[in-house]
Amino acid sequence: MGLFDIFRKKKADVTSETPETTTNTRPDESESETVLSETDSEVAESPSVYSDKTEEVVDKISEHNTQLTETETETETEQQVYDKGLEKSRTGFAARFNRFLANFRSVDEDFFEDLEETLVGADVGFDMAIKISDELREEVKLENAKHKEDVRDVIIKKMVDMYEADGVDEDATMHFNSNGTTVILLVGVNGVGKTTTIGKLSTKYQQQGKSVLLAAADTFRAGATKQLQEWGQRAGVPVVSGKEKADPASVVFEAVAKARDEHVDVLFVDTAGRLQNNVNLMQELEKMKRIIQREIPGAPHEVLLVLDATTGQNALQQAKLFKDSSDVTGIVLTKMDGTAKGGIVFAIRNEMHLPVKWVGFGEKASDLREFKPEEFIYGLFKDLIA
Ligand SMILES: Nc1nc2c(ncn2[C@@H]2O[C@H](COP(=O)(O)OP(=O)(O)OP(=O)(O)O)[C@@H](O)[C@H]2O)c(=O)[nH]1
Repeated sequence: MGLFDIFRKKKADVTSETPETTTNTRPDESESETVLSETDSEVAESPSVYSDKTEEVVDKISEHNTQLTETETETETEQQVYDKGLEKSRTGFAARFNRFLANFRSVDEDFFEDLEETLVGADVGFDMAIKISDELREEVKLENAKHKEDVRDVIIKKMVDMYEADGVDEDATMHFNSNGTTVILLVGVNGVGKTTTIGKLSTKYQQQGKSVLLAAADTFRAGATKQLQEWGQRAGVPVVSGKEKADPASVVFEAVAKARDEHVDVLFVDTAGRLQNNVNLMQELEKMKRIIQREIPGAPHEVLLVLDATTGQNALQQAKLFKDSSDVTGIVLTKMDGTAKGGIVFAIRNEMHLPVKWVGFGEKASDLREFKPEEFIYGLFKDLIA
């Protein structure tokens, strides 16, 4: 059974459940649906203000639903966590898509142009949008589609199928050193969430009984070390740091030596997101890697590139920059809770061929989740699956 069929079954199962047995059913879910359909008609009438309005209303709905869910105390399933974290994206995607369908008359050139625009607007990426629309041109079912629902089903199925096919070779597992300290390097431009992600991951591994050490190798930004120390304190994890503007390589050297001597299980290295220029940034990362490799052969075991989902296509440019110059092993996609355009995962998979390993749904330690493609894509599309 393909992913799309699994989703249909999942949707049918959820729909057939009674409100009493569905733990995540909200009392006034119907209210938010009404808001969405009102938005769609507004949006359809005034295309020029479409994106502003969509973002505005999506914000309103998310805020409303967050207030409702904040009081929920029961243990959530992984799907419910994804559903909540992707609320803004899902609503935004559905609004864009419904507007596109509202204009549907026939499957002609305008149709494909509108579709491409809708997909690019949802951060799916230009290449992926063209690829989807090209494949759909060959789709007989679409040619024969008479109703909006049929069109919708064919497109969503195609996207799910393509996402599934693009990721067959992906290895999204975390790699650990079976014989000593595992070194995990976090890279990415400033403000994307590297320090926060280290805080979240160290809390997680610490809770699993692993010993953890942090290296504050971002000596460039004043305050970065302090922020890491705060996370270290919260998680009960020691931090190796240097003076402001100290050579980051010396901090790394000290941390690696300490980790090795004290048989620490996992060492996280926080790196600077900005230097005088990108060349310096990449050279510094290289230098750190050389030191780590020299002290612990085979390390770093992971180089995680952190990308801020709210920056859309900019995030893709960053991914290209880092992929070309450092051996990135996986992606952490942060701030998914803050974007109304969740399509970025399609672009990353299709253009970058790098596995997303973690996804951030908020600022708390528990808001970092292992990336689960099924839960993610279902969370994104479930309102559009019949
Ligand atoms: N909503 C939300 N906010 C996040 C998430 N991850 C990080 N943030 C916030 O993003 C902001 C920047 O995060 P940092 O961890 O300081 O980013 P950084 O990459 O270490 O930044 P530099 O040290 O400047 O390179 C902070 O306010 C975080 O709380 C997330 O998944 N969701």
